[in-house]
Amino acid sequence: MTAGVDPNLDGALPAWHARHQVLHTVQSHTVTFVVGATGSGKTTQIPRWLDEADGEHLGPVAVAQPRRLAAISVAQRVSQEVGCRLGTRIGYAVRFDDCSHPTQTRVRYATSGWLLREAVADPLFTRYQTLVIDEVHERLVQTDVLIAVARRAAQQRRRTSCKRPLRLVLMSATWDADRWRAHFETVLGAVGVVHVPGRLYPVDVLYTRWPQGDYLDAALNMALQVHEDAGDERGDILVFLTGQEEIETAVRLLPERARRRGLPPSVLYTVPLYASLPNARQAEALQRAPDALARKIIFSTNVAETSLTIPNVRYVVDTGVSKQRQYSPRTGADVLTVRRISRAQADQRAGRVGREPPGGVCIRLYPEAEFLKMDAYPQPEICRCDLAGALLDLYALGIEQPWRLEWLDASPPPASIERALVQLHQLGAVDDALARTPTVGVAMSRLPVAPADARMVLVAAAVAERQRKPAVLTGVLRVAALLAVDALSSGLFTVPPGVRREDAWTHWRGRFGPVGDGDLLCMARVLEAYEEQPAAQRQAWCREHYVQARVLEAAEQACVQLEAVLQRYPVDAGVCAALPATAAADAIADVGALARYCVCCGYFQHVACRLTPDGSYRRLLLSDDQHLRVHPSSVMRSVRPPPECVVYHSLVLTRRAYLRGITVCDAEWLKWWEASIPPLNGG
Ligand SMILES: Nc1ncnc2c1ncn2[C@@H]1O[C@H](COP(=O)(O)OP(=O)(O)OP(=O)(O)O)[C@@H](O)[C@H]1O
Repeated sequence: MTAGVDPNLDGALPAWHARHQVLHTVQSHTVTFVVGATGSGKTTQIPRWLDEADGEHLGPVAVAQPRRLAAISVAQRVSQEVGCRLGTRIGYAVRFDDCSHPTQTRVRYATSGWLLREAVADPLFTRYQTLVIDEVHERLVQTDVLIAVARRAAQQRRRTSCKRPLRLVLMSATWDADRWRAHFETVLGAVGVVHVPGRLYPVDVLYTRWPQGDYLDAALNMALQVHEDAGDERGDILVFLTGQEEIETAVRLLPERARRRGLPPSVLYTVPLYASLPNARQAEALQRAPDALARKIIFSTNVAETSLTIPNVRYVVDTGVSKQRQYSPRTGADVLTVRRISRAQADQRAGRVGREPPGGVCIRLYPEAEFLKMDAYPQPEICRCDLAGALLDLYALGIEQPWRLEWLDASPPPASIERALVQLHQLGAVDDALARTPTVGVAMSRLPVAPADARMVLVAAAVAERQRKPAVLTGVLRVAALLAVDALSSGLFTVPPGVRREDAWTHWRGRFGPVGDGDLLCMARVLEAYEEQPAAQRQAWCREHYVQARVLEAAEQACVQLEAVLQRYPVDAGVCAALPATAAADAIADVGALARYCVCCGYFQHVACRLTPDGSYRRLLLSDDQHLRVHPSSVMRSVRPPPECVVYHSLVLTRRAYLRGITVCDAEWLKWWEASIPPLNGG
């Protein structure tokens, strides 16, 4: 046993009994599938066994996780188990946060997105001997892309250097491994399959007798009922909801409802958990309640659905729904809708308990008959999302015509591929034949943001350099950072209870205005003002100005990381030459207008012109005549007259269609784009 290993765990986990089989199978196959119950020890144990194995070298090991919280918390756990400082032998790397050492780290937990970015410089993953891809059943777009890229890399490493083959290990508790066998066996030889038997502690799964009309209401009542029924028995409660707004509502409502039931609020400690929380806030949700006697209730999206062990959680309340993205290649809108989860996801949710003694209870807020009617597995995200970012990653990896890639068992819809290619081509990220990516595309792919944001940052870097105006780049980096942390949908501006909406708007306009340049630059000014505050006063400053500290905290971190990428890969003459937009900016002198111009250079595909004096817009580059309105959350919503021409970040479709994240655009810039957007020859 390695020094520092938790003596209670090593040998006690079900996976331990399969240790020799796992090592033997990985040593004798290029591809191994591991199937084992949730909590059995796959994620925390197998990677380090591989690294510690005698004989043939199976380390260093990279472990791809679908989500950053899981990558960070599992790495923390494993470093404690092996008794090393996090970031040395065991480390993690996620977007905007790399806590690993280039040579010392032997087991690196990373998001799939991070590994794909790393592969741009090292497409054969030569840094690793084994690549473990965890939670493959989730079918997130970056996991599917990573699987395809890793399969190619393993194939090439077999061909070129038999001494150092790349081993692939795919893992999940809930997947039909047999369905994927042939996909790997055609090119990588027989696939080894290991079933890890057993579960750690028992889990009782209970169903409601009837479907619940209002799942939020039902979840709140159930959490309180569980608390009351448990009495003095310890154990926290994890409740699965669908999104940030709903979770913040639940966190607010629960103490009120507890009071109505006669429960003192101090016995309950509620915490939110969702993707756009900064890393430190997500980690707080995993820590014990400050008052040891209080019961913690965590309201979470599906970020807590896989890989995580939240210490002391004994009860799961599963609403049976999650928010899922559905992209429309026709409108370019990415719509989030609440949908039924799959059986695999329901089992993963139940698997968040039974990981510590004495076991746990999962209460499904739906009848068993409904569970049986759910899809077996989630629909792959590549079939329902915007593919521009994924295709750009593949181009940057040197894969020509990446749409021809051999995907697992589901290919992206042709209309989505076509739309993504047009988008990348117009952004200058792929050549006219759609065969490969020029310098500017490679530079874009190095920035861990969406392609349009990467383009706007590159133009800003080039303009700032050419005109000697560094403030242009600083402002645009703030915009990119805010978009990367999802500040638009997370609601940077919030109207606190007791404040009139109109008063809040007047306050924002006065403090962060003038708002005439649009939402994105206004948000960047908020971030700038936040950064100027002394650390100890930031929370109070955010309360005073009705803005969300957690969004700004995350954006500040993201901004630092984006600056670091630009320092590592400065925008060189080759990139500038490929960005004719840089020279076209010579006619603009004002720093604010230049920043606006750079944002528009990223989002010119989203240009919309005013149709009516009261502010309805139509998109220019799409042949639809849908009337669009300015989103109610926009700082521009009461600007009169509304600007003639704007670019928007995203479309929000409810009963009406809204433009969100607006930047005001000058009409001359349009003429230039019309002349410079390249024609498409690639077929
Ligand atoms: N942070 C933690 N605190 C306490 N115990 C932990 C922690 N992380 C892991 N464990 C223990 O280690 C066990 C194995 O966890 P691991 O994540 O390796 O399981 P797994 O098989 O990968 O499950 P899943 O598929 O759900 O991720 C857990 O059941 C739990 O007992």
